[in-house]
Amino acid sequence: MTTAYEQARAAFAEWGVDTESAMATLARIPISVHCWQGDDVGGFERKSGASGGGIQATGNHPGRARTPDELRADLDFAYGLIPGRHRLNLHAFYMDTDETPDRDQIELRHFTPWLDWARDRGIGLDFNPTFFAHAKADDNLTLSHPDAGIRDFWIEHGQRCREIAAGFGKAQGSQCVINHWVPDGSKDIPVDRMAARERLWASLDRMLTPQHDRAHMLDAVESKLFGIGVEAMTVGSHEFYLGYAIHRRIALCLDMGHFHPTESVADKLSAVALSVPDLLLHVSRPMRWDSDHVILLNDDILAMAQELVFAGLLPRTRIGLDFFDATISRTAAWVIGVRNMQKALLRALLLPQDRLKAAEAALDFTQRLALTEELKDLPFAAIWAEHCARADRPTGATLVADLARYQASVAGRG
Ligand SMILES: C[C@H](O)[C@H](O)[C@@H](O)C(=O)CO
Ligand SMILES: [Mn+2]
Repeated sequence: MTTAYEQARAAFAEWGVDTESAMATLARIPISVHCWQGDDVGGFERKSGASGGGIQATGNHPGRARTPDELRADLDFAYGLIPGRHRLNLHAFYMDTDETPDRDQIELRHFTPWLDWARDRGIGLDFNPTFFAHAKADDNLTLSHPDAGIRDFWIEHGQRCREIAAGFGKAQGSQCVINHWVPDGSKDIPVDRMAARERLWASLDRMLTPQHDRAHMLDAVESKLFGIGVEAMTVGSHEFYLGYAIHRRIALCLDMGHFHPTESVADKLSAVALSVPDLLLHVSRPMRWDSDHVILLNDDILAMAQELVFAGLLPRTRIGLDFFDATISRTAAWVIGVRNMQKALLRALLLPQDRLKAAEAALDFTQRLALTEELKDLPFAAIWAEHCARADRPTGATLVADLARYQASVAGRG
């Protein structure tokens, strides 16, 4: 009897596509899973300020992780339903320590339990300074604050985080990406944008001055259009950070929720990749604004994956996720989101790239259109199911039941 996979494999082979090669490539693509979906971006510091930095998790679904141990248990469950080996993207305010260091005092040892946990599982850690949820960020200004003392505080935080990231990278033997996102901006129309941007530029320069081995640590900078409370102007806009990343030869982070809703972030990849050496993605789903919904297997994600594959950008793009929905099971959110990113990548890897590009190069747009539409009928689901089965990961009703069972087990957390 021919299995569904064998039939599907033959169907793709007719188009010259090797499904084994596509699955092997997918298995080597790590996704950096964002820790903050697990607890609604709360962190585990003993103290915090009022500033949410313009981001907001809404909802009160039961089961939020309240401690680092609970968060790690939830992550263990989620990774157990996702094929492949992935990474964890940790924010500084998820430190795990009995001490109460302020942000300008944190050290690698405050993250020892995370390092141990990650090492035991072969999970690579990525990192982020936390420039929000702190009294010194309550003006929605940090590295660009007019007060030099506040700028110094955040520069020190950033430098310490870079040391921690380099420590992670050294310990785990793989480059730790450290992404710098600051919420700085203005609620109403500013009159001196230049001064704010000069201060941010100078602070970043100081923060990034200490050199770390690039094999251990890679800096990235993340732009944004606007946030709650900073509607009129974000200091670190796209143009600002594109220029800065080129200037410093560091990675540019593109968050799918940080642009005008009609802009295609997929389209930006090849444009910016000609100028910056490395890219970081925050794959997200904005709904009218930077709402950070769980990603769907929709056209935006498919386009993003196709650009990564067709433009040959996978080797120099780190794929991270950035969403946080507190109205649904947080573990299900992770599992559904990561698997959707993987499904999108698999679909892109299963396309007859050469044939599509040849039609375009020949200006045969009829052929290109006929191909793209016929290819949509190929049995992608059978290849995904095979990929999951080989990794001993469930699909369909079994997956849905597993997600529900775990959610029921954590619902009483209070
Ligand atoms: C928690 C993250 O650092 C944050 O979501 C940031 O990446 C962002 O996208 C802010 O809008
Ligand atoms: Mn982001």
